[in-house]
Amino acid sequence: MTNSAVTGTGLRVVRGGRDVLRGVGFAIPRGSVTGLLGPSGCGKTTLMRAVVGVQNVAEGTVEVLGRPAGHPDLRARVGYATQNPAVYADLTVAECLRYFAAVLGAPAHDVDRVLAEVDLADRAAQLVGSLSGGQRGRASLAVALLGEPELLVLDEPTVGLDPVLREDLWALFHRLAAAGTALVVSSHVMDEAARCDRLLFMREGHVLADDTPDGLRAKTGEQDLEQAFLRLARAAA
Ligand SMILES: Nc1ncnc2c1ncn2[C@@H]1O[C@H](COP(=O)(O)OP(=O)(O)OP(=O)(O)O)[C@@H](O)[C@H]1O
Repeated sequence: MTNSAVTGTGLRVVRGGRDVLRGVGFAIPRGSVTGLLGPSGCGKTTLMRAVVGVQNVAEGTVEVLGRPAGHPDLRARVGYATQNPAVYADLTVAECLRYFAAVLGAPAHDVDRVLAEVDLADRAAQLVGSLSGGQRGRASLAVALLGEPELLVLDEPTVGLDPVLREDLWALFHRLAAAGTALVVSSHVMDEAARCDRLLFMREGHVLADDTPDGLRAKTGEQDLEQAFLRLARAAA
């Protein structure tokens, strides 16, 4: 079995008549947290959509857990939390999670586990519509964790969270990775880069680098990963 949960090859995506992914190649290993970093609009969400199989692709391939992205066998094996929380405002948090657990074929007791993991156990009986933005984001993350998927694709999961919660979520991501899960986590905040095991640096539809934080420091001679990104971006310009 290959160590890559995801392999993208020559991936080109056109949106709104423009090339937004320009023939990118990348790998997302199992058992680690891969950070997808780059400025707003560089194509992070589009790449994630291609990985979960909801994006029309003009050229190239994406293989996920040994199947083409979007294959029906992958439905319960891949968790995806979109940037906009995908939860029902008129259900309570617990009702919403029980609904998605049933859809995914996850055991009902999984609801308590994921609520504890995102620190929302005390909100189980509250209507989703009355949660704060950050709490709603965590409820959406809890949905993605149901059924213990082998691959987790998380689009900006820490946006709007206070430092304590951000710390807790990164600890959760690393616990899941240690148990073998492949995680890909997008952010446009460079200070999250150092928390990742691997980094995919993106800019204008290209992958500038696919390496470990230390590998990128060595390659660029910059200790600070934001500076490393800027150096790579300038070299590519
Ligand atoms: N539905 C769409 N129709 C046309 N163009 C789109 C659509 N969605 C995104 N785009 C364009 O595709 C490009 C990549 O967008 P994408 O959402 O992948 O970027 P991103 O890196 O995730 O940005 P952000 O960090 O702001 O979320 C952008 O130029 C965007 O304007």
